[in-house]
Amino acid sequence: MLNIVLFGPPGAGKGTQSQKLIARYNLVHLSTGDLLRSQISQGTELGLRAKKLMDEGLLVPDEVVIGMIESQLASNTTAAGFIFDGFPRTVPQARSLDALTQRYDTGVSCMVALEVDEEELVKRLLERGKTSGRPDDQNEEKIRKRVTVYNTETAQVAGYYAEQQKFHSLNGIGAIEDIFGQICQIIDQHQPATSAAASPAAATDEVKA
Ligand SMILES: Nc1ncnc2c1ncn2[C@@H]1O[C@H](COP(=O)(O)OP(=O)(O)O)[C@@H](O)[C@H]1O
Ligand SMILES: [Mg+2]
Repeated sequence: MLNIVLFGPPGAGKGTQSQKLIARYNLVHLSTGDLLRSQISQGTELGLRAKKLMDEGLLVPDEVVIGMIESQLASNTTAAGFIFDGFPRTVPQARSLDALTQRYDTGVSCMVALEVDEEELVKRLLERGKTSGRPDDQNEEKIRKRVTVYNTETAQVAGYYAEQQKFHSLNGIGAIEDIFGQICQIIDQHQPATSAAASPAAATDEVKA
């Protein structure tokens, strides 16, 4: 299995790259932000609690997002692997993700972090806010608050994966296709030989060879 953690501040391009990666590697995309927004639109109790925090640019409690990931993993047991987007955001979440993925497989394959400076993030998110309908994208102050929360609470998750030699970072400013190519190069170094057939491109290469 290929379990990829896609990391980076809000607006770094995680969602954009995830869409391309799920097609290339046949993975299931698990975005805790999307899962929470779906709870909000369904008007569940969890959604109501989460909305208050998300609107303020704050993190939702660890046990809530860990529980959502746990149930998603349990309901996708035949998947070739997962892209975790927006999760883990704290070290306790990272520890839980190890434990959860190890139930099914060998754990997290690697983390890829997209680096983008704050001014570019603000610019992108204000632009996304024009069409996303996301309340947390609507004003600059909230956006900067989320970047600060990322820098203070989330950035240390990178250290957790660096200790395990699973951390990679790249410049998230540039053409979407170029960034995608660089992410694929990193993933291919971590891809177990036995699951290479899960990738359509790799399968084609094998046939040619
Ligand atoms: N490489 C890029 N260059 C310019 N804009 C980008 C790039 N990648 C993503 N974007 C845009 O930036 C915004 C945030 O991207 P998104 O994928 O939603 O980020 P995240 O999921 O990390 O918050 C979107 O409006 C997206 O279209
Ligand atoms: Mg996103």
